[in-house]
Amino acid sequence: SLCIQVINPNTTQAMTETIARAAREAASPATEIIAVSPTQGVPSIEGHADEAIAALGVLEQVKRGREQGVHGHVIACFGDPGLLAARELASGPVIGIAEAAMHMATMVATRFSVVTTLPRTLIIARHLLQQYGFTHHCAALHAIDLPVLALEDGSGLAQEKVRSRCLQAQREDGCGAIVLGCGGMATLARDLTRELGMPVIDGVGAAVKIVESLVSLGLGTSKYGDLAFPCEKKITGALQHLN
Ligand SMILES: O=C(O)C[C@H]1NC(=O)NC1=O
Repeated sequence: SLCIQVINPNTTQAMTETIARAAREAASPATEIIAVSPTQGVPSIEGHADEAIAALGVLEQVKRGREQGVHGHVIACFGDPGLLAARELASGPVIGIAEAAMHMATMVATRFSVVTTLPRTLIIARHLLQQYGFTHHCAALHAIDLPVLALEDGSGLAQEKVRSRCLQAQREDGCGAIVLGCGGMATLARDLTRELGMPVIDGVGAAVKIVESLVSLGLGTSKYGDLAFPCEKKITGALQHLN
């Protein structure tokens, strides 16, 4: 049976558990989900510097997962931090939740909107739209203007803000689908899809299904060309665990 490593790139255990729930709900019965987060790093990822730090944790976990023999990896942060670097280290597929959700949104709607957390991270989503070729599929990008960890404070305020932002996007954007722009929003997708009567897509579940599909088709990360394993060299100092 399949084993998929789902990496929460931030170090907040409660969010790792939220992400794990969404991953296990989407996974097929025969698929084992191993949910992990970096041993060191940032408690939430809310900008470019946080992403740079988190990327090193992603590499550490992808290396560990490969050594444990997992069949594929999910990067469960909406910035897809370290995605191509992780693909160089990996044998199996490595799928980011932003690319997974965006790809699926383009298959069920002509245009989609994104709802994420802090306004300052919207540029990261814009960069991903450009990188993946989806700029013209995205009707609008929204932020609930709350920090990522508000999703784990138990008040329900962030969840209510996500819901009202999705309703506003549905009314105003001319979009046919909505992409949830944070790993911590993953468990909200099913209820919002039902309430709005339109696809509200969680990238964690989307990425798990894409990894399952790729592996079942015998497809792993291409090791031919620029995603081949990194050139041999000695990594020194505090990062030597990455050797
Ligand atoms: O950029 C964001 O708002 C979401 C992103 N940050 C994080 O710690 N996990 C995430 O999915």
